[in-house]
Amino acid sequence: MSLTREAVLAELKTLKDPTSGSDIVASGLVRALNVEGGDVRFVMEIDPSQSNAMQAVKAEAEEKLNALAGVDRVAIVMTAHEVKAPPPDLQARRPAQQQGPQKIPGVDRILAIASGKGGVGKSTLSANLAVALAAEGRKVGLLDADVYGPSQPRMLGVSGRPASPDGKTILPMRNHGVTMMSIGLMTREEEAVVWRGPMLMGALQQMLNQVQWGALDVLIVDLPPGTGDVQMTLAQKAELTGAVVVSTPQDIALLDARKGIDMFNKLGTPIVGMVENMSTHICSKCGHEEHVFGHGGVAAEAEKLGVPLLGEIPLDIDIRMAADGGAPLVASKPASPQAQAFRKLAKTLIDNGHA
Ligand SMILES: Nc1ncnc2c1ncn2[C@@H]1O[C@H](COP(=O)(O)OP(=O)(O)OP(=O)(O)O)[C@@H](O)[C@H]1O
Repeated sequence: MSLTREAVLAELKTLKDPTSGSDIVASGLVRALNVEGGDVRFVMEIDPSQSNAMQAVKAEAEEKLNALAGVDRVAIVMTAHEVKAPPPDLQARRPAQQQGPQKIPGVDRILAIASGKGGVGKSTLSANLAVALAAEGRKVGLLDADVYGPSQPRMLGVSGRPASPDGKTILPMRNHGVTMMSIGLMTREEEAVVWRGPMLMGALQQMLNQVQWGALDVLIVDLPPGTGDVQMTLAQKAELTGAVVVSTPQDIALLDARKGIDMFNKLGTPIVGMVENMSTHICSKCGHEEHVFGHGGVAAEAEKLGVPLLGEIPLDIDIRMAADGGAPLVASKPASPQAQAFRKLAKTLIDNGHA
């Protein structure tokens, strides 16, 4: 059985942080966890005054992980940080006073990745697209605004709580060449996030404005599915370059995609185009091509709606496994034809000036 990120996290959760008394995952001591094959790597960010106690935690973590089935190598890097103020409490803040769409300083473009229906692969596409744009030399940020099911920490292999040295701004995380921030990093992993409208809007605004994104060519925003508060808030508060709408070729997904496009039209957000995900399936054993959800439905819909079809991504087991393993396929198998489908999409967006 291959080693999973969950198995590593479960093992790390058995270790106690001597400073906070909670386990080392919950306390945010474990950062940038990366599990690739049998290799386990992570950073322990410690307060320098605790270094003796933390050496013992590190040694215990190495011993436990090395005893775990499937582990070949363990690399734990300890970095010291200054004692810092706790991250701002996103849930307690009130939204800022009403303002029109704003630019984020240093961020040239903001692309929203949207879908009408859940589970069509919007987060998988966002992660792979971000890595593909970075591979083209673009400075890329990824904001996971999927408040109901944030999945970018898992997909990009990032964990731990983001630091806030001054208690006002939040330092984003970085992996696979992508600067990222997720609402999932501000809440405990197993915690169900129940947001009320005003809190949610306040949190989204903080993620846009208080995260130190730095200079970016493009910020990708992974939205929750549907046409709710987050979409509205984003379109009203941030000056969006446009929205990319992801759909499978299934009729029901297309129907919902149409509602999504309609909402963006009403909000005045340009539609950059549509992407067909799970477009066609090529059997990994026999090479037979099947259209599990039909094929070409999104192309026909895009034509009907007068928006460009930006790309077609196949349904492929490697895409799913790579996303679950914390290294999107574009990073883990860059030469594969599936990764090339994402690279092609990235090039199209760059060529048309949207990324
Ligand atoms: N092209 C693909 N080939 C194979 N599996 C895929 C593909 N795209 C997405 N998946 C898988 O489908 C599932 C749903 O994908 P994902 O979480 O990206 O969808 P989503 O639209 O962001 O969902 P949500 O509604 O939770 O926001 C995941 O398990 C993902 O790995």
